[in-house]
Amino acid sequence: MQTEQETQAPGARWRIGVIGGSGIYDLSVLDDVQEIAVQSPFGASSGPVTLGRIGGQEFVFLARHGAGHRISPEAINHRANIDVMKRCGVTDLVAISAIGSLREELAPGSFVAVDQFIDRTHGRPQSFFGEGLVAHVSLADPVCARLSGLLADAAQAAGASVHRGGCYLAMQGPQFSTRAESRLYRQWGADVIGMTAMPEARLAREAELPYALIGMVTDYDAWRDGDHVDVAQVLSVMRGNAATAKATVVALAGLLPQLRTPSPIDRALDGAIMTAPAQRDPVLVARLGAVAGRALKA
Ligand SMILES: CSC[C@H]1O[C@H](OP(=O)(O)O)[C@H](O)[C@@H]1O
Ligand SMILES: Nc1ncnc2[nH]cnc12
Repeated sequence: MQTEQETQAPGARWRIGVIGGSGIYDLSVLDDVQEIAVQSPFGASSGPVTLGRIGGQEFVFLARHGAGHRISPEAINHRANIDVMKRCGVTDLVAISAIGSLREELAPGSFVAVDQFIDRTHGRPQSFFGEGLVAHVSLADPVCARLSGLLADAAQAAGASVHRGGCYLAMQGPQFSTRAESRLYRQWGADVIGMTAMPEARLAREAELPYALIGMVTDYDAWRDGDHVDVAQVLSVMRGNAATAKATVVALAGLLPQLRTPSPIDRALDGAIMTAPAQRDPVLVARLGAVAGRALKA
């Protein structure tokens, strides 16, 4: 598999990036695997990436919390992770996460194809851009509907009970929510809760990567009388779900159309960069080579 900043031509092949969350530290369903460390100007990513195939379909896997789950949610270097995916020539990004449920009908064991976010995280670098190169992308629809639909179909084919659509409340962590917070988030219209999808989803959009998140419900968070979540509960549900999550990736490989038609998200930076070419910081422009090279050259 070729890597490092290939440009995606219309009608070209898919190369699916998979970011695995709690309980998903490898993608044992991949063939012809090769583990490589990819350097990023944004610092250390969560770890090496695994390149591999399922049939003729190429995948690039990264464990979000690192091998052995050593990186806490607030310390994940999402910028490096997304930058590395771009450097590996990823065209579309699938995120897999453990989530808490804020709705009775989203029972532990079920999967949710998330389509919206409320971001309560803080102190995490939220953008690739900044002083010397300012950009404002649209995040109105933060998830790629095409990829999310395929992912939901794949999860269903893998035997999961799938809810299509749901609003993910990204909390800071690493502690779980208080009961008051959990009840407040329900009033805000959030359906599920986790600690990692933000700023991951924001950065994927800035990097012009169509993004979809499949969440595996592990618990009812803390809004139900007497209930509260703990790690033992999350892990016990995840042990049951990890095989289904991996089977979802296998099913996705079989569901992807042979040729990838362009997505509007491939050009999310068109018209978004505000800074006049003469005023751009050359150091930042160079750092953004993989993430925004297409738009900066245009
Ligand atoms: C182990 S429970 C809390 C932990 O699980 C989720 O992580 P991920 O989204 O990477 O699966 C949640 O966001 C917390 O980081
Ligand atoms: N209830 C919860 N809150 C935050 N992150 C989670 N991950 C799994 N369950 C969670």
